[in-house]
Amino acid sequence: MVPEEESPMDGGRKTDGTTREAEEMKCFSIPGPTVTFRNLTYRIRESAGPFQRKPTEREILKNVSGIMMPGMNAIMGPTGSGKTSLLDVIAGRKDPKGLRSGQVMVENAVVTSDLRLSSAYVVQDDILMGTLTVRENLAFSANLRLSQRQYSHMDKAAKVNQVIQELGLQDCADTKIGTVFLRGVSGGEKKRCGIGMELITSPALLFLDEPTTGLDANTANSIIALLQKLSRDGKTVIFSIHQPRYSIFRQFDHLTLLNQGEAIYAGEASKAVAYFEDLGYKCEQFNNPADFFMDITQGAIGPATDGPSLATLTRTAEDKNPLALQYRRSQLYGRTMEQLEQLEKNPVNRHDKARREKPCYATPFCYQLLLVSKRTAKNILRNPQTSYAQLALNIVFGILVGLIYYRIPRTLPEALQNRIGAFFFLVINMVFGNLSGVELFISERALFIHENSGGYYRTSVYFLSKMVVDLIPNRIMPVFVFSAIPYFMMGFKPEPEAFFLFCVTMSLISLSAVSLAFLVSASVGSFGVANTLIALPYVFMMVFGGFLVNLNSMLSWLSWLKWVSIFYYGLNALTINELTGQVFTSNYSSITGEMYMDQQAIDYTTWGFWQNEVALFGIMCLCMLFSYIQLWRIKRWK
Ligand SMILES: Nc1ncnc2c1ncn2[C@@H]1O[C@H](COP(=O)(O)OP(=O)(O)OP(=O)(O)O)[C@@H](O)[C@H]1O
Repeated sequence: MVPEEESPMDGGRKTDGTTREAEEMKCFSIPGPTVTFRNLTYRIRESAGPFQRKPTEREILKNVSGIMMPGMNAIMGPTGSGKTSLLDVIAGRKDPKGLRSGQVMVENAVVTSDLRLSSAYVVQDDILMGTLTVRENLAFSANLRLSQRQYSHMDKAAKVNQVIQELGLQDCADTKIGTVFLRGVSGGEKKRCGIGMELITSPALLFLDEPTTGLDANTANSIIALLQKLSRDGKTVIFSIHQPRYSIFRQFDHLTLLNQGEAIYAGEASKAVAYFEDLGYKCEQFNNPADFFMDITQGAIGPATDGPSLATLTRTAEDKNPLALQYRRSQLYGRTMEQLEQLEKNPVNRHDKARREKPCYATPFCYQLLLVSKRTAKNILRNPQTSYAQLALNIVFGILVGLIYYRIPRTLPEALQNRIGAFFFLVINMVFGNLSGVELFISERALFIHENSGGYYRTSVYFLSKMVVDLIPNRIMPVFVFSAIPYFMMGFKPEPEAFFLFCVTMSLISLSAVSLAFLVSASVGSFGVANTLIALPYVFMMVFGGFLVNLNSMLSWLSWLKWVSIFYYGLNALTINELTGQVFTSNYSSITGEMYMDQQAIDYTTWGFWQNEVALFGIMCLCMLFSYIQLWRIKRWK
C-alpha cells in the first residue's frame, strides 16, 4: 500500500529493502485519479480579417459533462467534433480564457495548469530530439523527471530499459529518431518512443491525443494493448481517437462520443451500441461499432421507422444537433449528473493532501542546466551544418577581406580610405553573418513548449543552455578565426594589445548582433517573419553607422538612431583602436590618426574607446534579457 503522506504522482518512490520489481509493482498499484467535468463550454475567438473590429466567437465545446475513472477512457467523434479540444481542456492545456462555463476536477480538486506537471500528455505529432537515439531520448526524460533523491543513476537506467522492453523498442533502442536530413526510426517506433517519454514517470493519469493516427493496424493494436495493460494496473488513461477498428474499440471501458462539440453519448463503451439501438438505429451484424457511430453522426444511417425513440427525435429535429439533445434527455445523462453531484459532495479523499501540494520540478536548476546543455551540445555535434557553415563563412570572408585590403599602405589617401573601408566590411560581416541566429528558438519551438509544459526543465535552463552552447562554438570561436586571418593580412597595428582589443570589439559586435537575432527568434514562430524582422534593424543600423552617411550633417531628429546602431559603436571602436598613435603621410603632408578622428568627431580617449564597448555589451545584455522574457511569454496553451 502507498503510505498516506506520499503523493500518488510520485510513482516508483524507493523504500529500503524493496527489489526493483517490487518497486515497479508498487508504482503500478497506485490507483489513477477520477476525472470529472461538468457543463464544459469552450469558445475560441476567430478574427475575420483586418477590417473587422470585433473578433467573432465560436463554441467548440458545448455543455460537455462526464466522469472518467481509472481504465481506458476514449473520446471519439468525427473530425472537427472537438475531441482534442476536450482532451486539452481536461488536461489543463487549453487556454483557460476560452472556458466559458464548467470546470474540470481531478479527485475533487479543480484542475489548473499545474496538472501539466503531475500528469503525462502524449501529443499527436511526435515531438522528440531527432539527433538522439531512442534510448538517449528516454534517458533524458528519466534523468530530468525522476527525482535524484529517489532514483539513483542505475535506477533511472533500469527504468529506461524497462520502458524499452515494455514498448518493444529493443531493436531500435540505439537508433537515432531521425531528422529531415537523417533517416531514423519508423513512425510506429517514434510514436512508441513518444509514449515511453511519458511512461518513464509511471504517471497515474495519462492523456494521449490520437495515439494510433498514422500507424499501421498492428502497431496501433500493440499501442492500445499497452495502454490497456496500464489501465488494468489502475492508471487513468484518457485519449482521443478517430475511428478505431473493432479489436481496438472492444478494449475501451468508457466512451465519450462527440458531435459538433456536444456529447451524444458518455458512458460504458460496451453499452453504446445498445443505447443507439434504443434510439432506433440499427447496427448491422459484424459492423464495427466505431464505424456505426461515425455513420450515425454523419447522417449516413438514420433511425429505423419503428424505433422506440423516434417520436422524440422527430420532435427535436429542428435542433441543430438532435442526438446531443436526445442524450441530454436520456436516463444515462441523468445518472451521470447524479453521480457527478455525489462525487463532488464526497469528502476529500486520502490522496488529496498530496495532490493539492503545488507540483514542482523533479530536479534542481544546476542539474537541469547540465543535462539540457549536454543534449544541446550533442545535437550540435551530430548536426554540425550550422557550425561548419559559420566557420567556413568566417574563413572565406576572412581571407577575402585580407586579400582585398592586403597590406594597407601608410600613404594617403589609401591609408585611411582602405582602413575605414575594411572596418566597414568587417562589421558588415560580423553583423550579417549572424542572421542564422534567428533559427535558434524557432527550430525547436515545439520541442521547447512540449518539454517545458511537461515539467522537464525551467525556461531559464533552456535559455541558458542555448546561450552557452550556441554562443561558444557558433558565435565566439569563429570570430577569433575571422579576426586573426585578415588582421595580419591587412597589416594592422602589430602590437598584441591592439590585436586583443580588435578581437574583443569583433566579439562584442558579433554577440550584440546575434542577441538581436535571438530576440527576434524568441518573439516569432516562423522563419519568414523572423528574416524580415531581423533584416530591417540590421540595415537601419548600417545606415546609421557613420560610414554611408555623415551623421553630423543628418537631420538631428533622425540622427539619434546612431545611438542604437551596432555599426556605429563597432566602427568607432575599431577606428580608435587602429588609428590612435598612427601617422599617415602623403607626398607633401602628413596626418595623424587623432586628426582624422577629431575631424569625424570620434572621441579617442581611453573612455571614448571603452564607451563603445560598453554600449555594445549593453545592447547584447538588453537583447538577451528581452529574448528571455519573450521565451518565457511564449504561449504554452493549445
Ligand atoms: N486554438 C484554436 N484556435 C482556433 N480554432 C480552434 C482551436 N482549437 C480548436 N479549434 C477548432 O475547434 C474545432 C475542433 O477542433 P479539435 O481539434 O478539437 O477537433 P478534433 O475532433 O480533434 O478533430 P481531428 O479529429 O480532425 O483532430 C475545429 O474546428 C478547430 O479548428
